[in-house]
Amino acid sequence: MLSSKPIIFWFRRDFRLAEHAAILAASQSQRPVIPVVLLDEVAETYGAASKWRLSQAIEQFEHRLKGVGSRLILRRGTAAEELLALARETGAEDIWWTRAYDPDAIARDTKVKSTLKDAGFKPRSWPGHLLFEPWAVKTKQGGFFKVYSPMWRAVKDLDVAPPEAAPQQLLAPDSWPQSDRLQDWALETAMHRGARILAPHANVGEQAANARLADFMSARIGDYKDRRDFPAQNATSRLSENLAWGEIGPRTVWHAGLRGYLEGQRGAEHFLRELVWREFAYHLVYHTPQITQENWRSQWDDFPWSEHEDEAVLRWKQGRTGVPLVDAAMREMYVTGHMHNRGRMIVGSFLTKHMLKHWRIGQKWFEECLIDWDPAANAMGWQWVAGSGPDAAPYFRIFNPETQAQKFDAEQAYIHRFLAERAPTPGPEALAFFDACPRAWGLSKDDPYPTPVVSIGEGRKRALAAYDAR
Ligand SMILES: Cc1cc2nc3c(=O)[nH]c(=O)nc-3n(C[C@H](O)[C@H](O)[C@H](O)COP(=O)(O)OP(=O)(O)OC[C@H]3O[C@@H](n4cnc5c(N)ncnc54)[C@H](O)[C@@H]3O)c2cc1C
Repeated sequence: MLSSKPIIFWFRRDFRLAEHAAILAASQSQRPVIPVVLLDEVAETYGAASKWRLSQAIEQFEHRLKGVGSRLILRRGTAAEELLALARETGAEDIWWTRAYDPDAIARDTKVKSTLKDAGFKPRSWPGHLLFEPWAVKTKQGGFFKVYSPMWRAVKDLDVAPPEAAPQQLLAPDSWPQSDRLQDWALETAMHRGARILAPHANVGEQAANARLADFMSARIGDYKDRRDFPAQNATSRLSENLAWGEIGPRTVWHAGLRGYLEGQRGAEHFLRELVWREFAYHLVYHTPQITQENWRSQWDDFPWSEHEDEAVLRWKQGRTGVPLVDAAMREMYVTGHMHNRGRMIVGSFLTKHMLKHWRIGQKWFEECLIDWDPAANAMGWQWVAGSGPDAAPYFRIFNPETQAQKFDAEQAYIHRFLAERAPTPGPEALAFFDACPRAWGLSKDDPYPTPVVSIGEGRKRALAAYDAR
């Protein structure tokens, strides 16, 4: 006889109902489904922006679930213990979730799986966060890809299953278990004053994510390749935020890009390539989890990167290095929770090369401030910039932030938008930085703009000397 016991579905970074094979299967099983989110040992370590963004994702998802006759149960504690308690309380046998691939999440999930199995329950993890499972794409020698281009060639013509429709209904259990209240988790508190400033820049929930994709496909995909490097332009999809929280699935985005490609949209292939960079990052983090902590290439272990968080690092975090493009990008992150990809490369290069600071400082600060923080893309991005990662930019290729500004922000539109001290008439976003940043920094728009923490020429020379002396 088919079971009528409820299925517990543990949502983590998959806050959607469409393109969700597991939740569709749960719905089709005709059994009650208990959706749950945990503030567990991994979520507790998230940076301030991620915690705030998680609260937004949960709030929207609660509405989404209501629309299909369901609810969201919130519990706080160690994942294995909470799920075990919930399973016992509700009489559920099956506990399902969508797989994660970074080392912290894997360690947690492994513990959850063994605890539940040992207690006689049936835990099951499902695919859903990626286009291709990390073990499904292999080099000719049977290993994983350590270089991006061959990976792109290996996957670009593979079939990607079309996204599943969302279930129309999730059967409710006879009685709902007790749930925490989201506001009691106070996930926004770590953001201090920043949350209010950042909120209008976030695009939260499944519906908003799909609208964002539709807008990108109708207005920007054609010119994507030509315009994507110019930070003042609204030329990229901004879907990283939604992909990071699973408010849209990667197959939905892939198929939209593919349709664009088949319709002859010029930028579509490049967009698909970027989605494969995301896959590349995840495959790397899965196969070489040390990428999140250590130099991916151990020959960098003796490089004289300083991990000392001195005044210069503080100025980098504050967007007060005295180098306008670097500072504009750092402030963009503070005000919007996002930073343009070119900005990420430039501030990363400046920190690890001109300032000779360890990439881990930057990685950690991005983790604190980005609403699209993603454990795989962030680790790979930092190691790429620093030169210590797989398929990385060579260390000796040092971004010159002045020539980058001439090339990619010739009219200084981006600098003026975010850097009040350099704007003829500072706009709302430039001014918002002074409200968003911690009071303890004591910054005011009337402060004089500082001289550079290191001169572009000196910093470059010092970085190259350190590289030559390795
Ligand atoms: C130092 C550094 C740190 C980064 N940290 C993160 C991070 O925490 N989270 C994150 O999602 N991305 C990160 N990236 C990658 C990239 O900057 C962002 O994905 C991109 O800026 C997101 O904007 P978008 O959605 O408009 O991208 P689009 O240009 O529209 O690209 C579409 C999608 O492709 C993926 N993508 C694009 N570029 C990359 C890339 N270089 N690596 C991996 N995936 C990519 C993203 O999912 C993105 O949403 C980092 C890059 C660097 C250099």
